[in-house]
Amino acid sequence: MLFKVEMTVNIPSSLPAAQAEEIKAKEKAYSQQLQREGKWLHIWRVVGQYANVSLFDVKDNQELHEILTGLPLFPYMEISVQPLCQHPSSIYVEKQ
Ligand SMILES: O=C(O)CC1=CCC(=O)O1
Repeated sequence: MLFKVEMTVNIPSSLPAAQAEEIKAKEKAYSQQLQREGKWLHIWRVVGQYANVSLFDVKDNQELHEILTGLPLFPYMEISVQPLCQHPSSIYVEKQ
């Protein structure tokens, strides 16, 4: 199942900088592992914001939920999820 996910990060200024950097490094490793596994298809920075737009290809809602709640930055994120399906004009065949 394909999902568009928007993540906006809001790290409180009260969090010590070293701790924030440690969480960001864990976040990078976590997301890159999921990219290598083919579950996190794309990640783009939203221009001018500490936010990203990502595409996920996962088995079901439960798997996406587990991935998102496992993000090291999850406690500092606002997340919105939109399920996607084939557009009738698309020339690409999506795997089922
Ligand atoms: O910087 C972000 O947009 C938050 C984030 C999600 C995965 C990652 O590596 O960083």
